[in-house]
Amino acid sequence: MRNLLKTTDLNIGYQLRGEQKVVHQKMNLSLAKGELTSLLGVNGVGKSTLLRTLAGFQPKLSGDILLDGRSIDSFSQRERAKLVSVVLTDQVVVGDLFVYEVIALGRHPYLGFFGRLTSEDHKVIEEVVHSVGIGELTHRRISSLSDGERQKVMIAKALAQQTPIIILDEPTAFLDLPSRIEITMLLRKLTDKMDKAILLSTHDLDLALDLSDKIWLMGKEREVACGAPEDLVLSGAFNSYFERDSIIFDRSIGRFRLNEKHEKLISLDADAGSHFWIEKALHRNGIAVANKNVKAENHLRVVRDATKPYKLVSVGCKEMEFETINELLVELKN
Ligand SMILES: Nc1ncnc2c1ncn2[C@@H]1O[C@H](COP(=O)(O)OP(=O)(O)OP(=O)(O)O)[C@@H](O)[C@H]1O
Repeated sequence: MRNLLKTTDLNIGYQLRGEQKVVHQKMNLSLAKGELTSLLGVNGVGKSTLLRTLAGFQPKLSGDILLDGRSIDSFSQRERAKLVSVVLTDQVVVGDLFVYEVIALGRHPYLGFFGRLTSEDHKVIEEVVHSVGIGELTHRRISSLSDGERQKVMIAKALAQQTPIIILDEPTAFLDLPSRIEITMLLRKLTDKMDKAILLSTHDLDLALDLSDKIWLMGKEREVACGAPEDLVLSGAFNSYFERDSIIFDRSIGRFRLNEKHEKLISLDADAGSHFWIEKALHRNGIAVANKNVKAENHLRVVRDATKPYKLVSVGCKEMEFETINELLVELKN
């Protein structure tokens, strides 16, 4: 797999009144062609700082960044803009432009002295508009769009820049769940179909675990953990990078949950569709579900088919029928 971006001993941060504020150091990272990489980490750990530095929007403190094998320092701004496009959360488009004009800004690195769009530029814009699916928006003013629509336009602008690397800072922030899924699926499609190297920062753990080829886990004062999502989950990296006393990463379900003290342990036997939700409800009510190989004193068997309500068989005790999980909880509490 070809690396389009590689860092060696990269230190990032800020110069404040002549003093260096190091946000993160000694980072050795790489981005491969045709891969979607998600950058995760707690607030303030340095995700935006890293993305801005990789994009050349702010200077690195030391180390190197290679873009397609060449040091970032050796590129002119225009050359760099043909390799890396960036979508930032706080990106402000000057003036209330039409959507088409905003996307056309992506062609800037290719325009001649007079900055006129050629028929080739218009063709690229049309193709991008089609692939992002925003044909009906092109004649709208950017200010009239919803957050999700505007985010698609900014992605289209980055695509019009025709760069092999695209960097996005929290592209799904402020979006509702369907738009978050839609935008992430779009980025997934662009990675696969256009063979781009896409790097995005996000707090959307579920989507990152589902759709990324690689994850970079950033923690304070420690090496960035990199790998396929599943490898990071199984290696316990999520626990050590995010965990607090009150929250733990549950590997069996691939998400964080409250670290509650459970008063009871129960073994649960239920159909695949119900098991997850019954377990969740039990957890919330102080009842832990035992692993399959652990023998718990109480056993709960839940039988369900399309026509009948749930049937609860509590071993050694009683059998009853109930229609909702809520009824089951009431019964268990009694
Ligand atoms: N312009 C700046 N000058 C000095 N320090 C800054 C500047 N911008 C950010 N920082 C600091 O750098 C650190 C990293 O900030 P950054 O915005 O990169 O974190 P982040 O991981 O993107 O956070 P979040 O998830 O909250 O967006 C923080 O301590 C922040 O206060």
